[in-house]
Amino acid sequence: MAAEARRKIVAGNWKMNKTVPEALALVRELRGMVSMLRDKVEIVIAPPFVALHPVAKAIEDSNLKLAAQNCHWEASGAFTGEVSAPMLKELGCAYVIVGHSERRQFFGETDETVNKRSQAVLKAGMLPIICVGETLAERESGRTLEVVERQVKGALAGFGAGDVAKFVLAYEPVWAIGTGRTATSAQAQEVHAAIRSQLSRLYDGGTAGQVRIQYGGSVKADNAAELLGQADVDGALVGGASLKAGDFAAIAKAGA
Ligand SMILES: O=C(CO)COP(=O)(O)O
Repeated sequence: MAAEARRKIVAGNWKMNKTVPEALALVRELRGMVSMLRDKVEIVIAPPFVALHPVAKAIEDSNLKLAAQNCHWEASGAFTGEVSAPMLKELGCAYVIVGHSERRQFFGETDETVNKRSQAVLKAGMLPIICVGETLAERESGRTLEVVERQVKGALAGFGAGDVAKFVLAYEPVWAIGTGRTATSAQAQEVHAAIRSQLSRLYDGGTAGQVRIQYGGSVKADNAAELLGQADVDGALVGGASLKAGDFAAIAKAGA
């Protein structure tokens, strides 16, 4: 599938921000701002767990889709404090973010658990947004592609081409997250092209051309168009700028 056939996907990862009333205020504002983009770009928001249910109600009949920020790999059981994929599906989530670098850094996420969570997400009838990305030390030692390819391979182990084609990958260089230091469009394109080339070696047919690869890391209204204009950049995973309706709507428009 040619690049122009991949529909861009812009997602807001709210991380640990917004109480329920704040979340509702944000989506009520956002809904109207992006309604005209309905057929042009896929728009996803990922509020914290506690806000998912009220937000799901508040975005009914809109062109906003819902994502969770993580899930456990088991469907139910004695896992205090965890949330399962079937629970998220039942609330109306279409996607689950898996393997975010903050979870890898602070919560012991590994390539293996990213893979297990992704399997649970797919089994529950949702799709994973799988995050990969190198640290500054890894980039500076010339290991960016090696690290990212290892993470992609680990996350996708055991999945068939038909499933992978529907997945979303997010390249998020750790040094660009929350730092205001975004990757240049050339740096992003280089890694995105390398991931797509890896996918074409791993899977037959058109799979590599169908997988959407988002860029994440200090995406703002004023750099989104340049990043999203790259041949292999199929969307954005937005942190800080997704917490303001106007900023996030402007980034979504850049993807349209
Ligand atoms: O981690 C991110 C999205 O998942 C990016 O965060 P920032 O946009 O705040 O850099």
